[in-house]
Amino acid sequence: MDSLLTLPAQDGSDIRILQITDTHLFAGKHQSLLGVNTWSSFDAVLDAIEVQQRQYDLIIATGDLAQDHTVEAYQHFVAGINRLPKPCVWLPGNHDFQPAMVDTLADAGIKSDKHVLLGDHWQLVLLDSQVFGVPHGMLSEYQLEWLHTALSKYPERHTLVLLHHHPLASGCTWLDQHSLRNPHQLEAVLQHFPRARNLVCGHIHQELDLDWHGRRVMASPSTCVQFKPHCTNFTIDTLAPGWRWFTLQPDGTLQTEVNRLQSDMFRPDLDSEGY
Ligand SMILES: Nc1ncnc2c1ncn2[C@@H]1O[C@@H]2COP(=O)(O)O[C@H]2[C@H]1O
Ligand SMILES: [Fe+2]
Repeated sequence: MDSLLTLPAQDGSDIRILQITDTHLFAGKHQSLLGVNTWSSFDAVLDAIEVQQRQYDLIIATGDLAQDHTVEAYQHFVAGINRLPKPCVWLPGNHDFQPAMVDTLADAGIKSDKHVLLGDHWQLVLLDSQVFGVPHGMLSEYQLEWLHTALSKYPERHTLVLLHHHPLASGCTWLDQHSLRNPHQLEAVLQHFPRARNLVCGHIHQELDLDWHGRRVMASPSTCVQFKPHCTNFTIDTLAPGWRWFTLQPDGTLQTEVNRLQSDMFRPDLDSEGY
């Protein structure tokens, strides 16, 4: 947890990051979540990213990488992500099984660092908000103290704080019961660090970009099934699988863009009532 990864800016001084989230892979490549084959949709997302030929420095994987707790599912994640030529860092989501996740990813050379210095001006901190066995999130005292310690070391750096669970209401009532339960404690740490202005989540399988106490919270589409914004009850969306790009500039400016597959070949089963 203390290890610190340092990456130079590859192309001038901007840092470019690719976010992949909520792949929900299974041991079997034929298996589906809500009617979407999650291995195939992940594979198609990777194909589309390769076609884009964009320059970037780092991949962030923001949890729910596996749906079924198996080593094989994490091996599929590794095989996919290793198609891309850049380092990847990750954090766990509510569905992940860390005993299988940690070793499988580390054995394949995927970095477990949770504090990343990017060029001369930026840093990432990756938090573990998982409460094993339940869908909602919580940051433990240990996580909160670690965050404070990490930010105290480099308070002058512009910072992306990454966690799986959304710390504010998303607008989907059914998903908001599964949000981060102690956002006030996260806010209490961040208020000491004015350059920790940007938070990035997964979990809600939809694009979101909102102000939270003067900070920016962004969430991103899953590489498999999408949830429809602003719904009271569980509702699947027909939008295609997606991913997100970030460009971080030396003065703290952040630019971001969500991309999705152009094809509609991953249509979910709209009659599903949950999982
Ligand atoms: N019908 C449902 N009602 C409420 N929560 C659900 C339903 N179906 C699934 N969920 C949970 O909501 C979570 C949202 O995203 P996750 O992929 O983390 O996992 C999901 C499930 O744990
Ligand atoms: Fe989740």
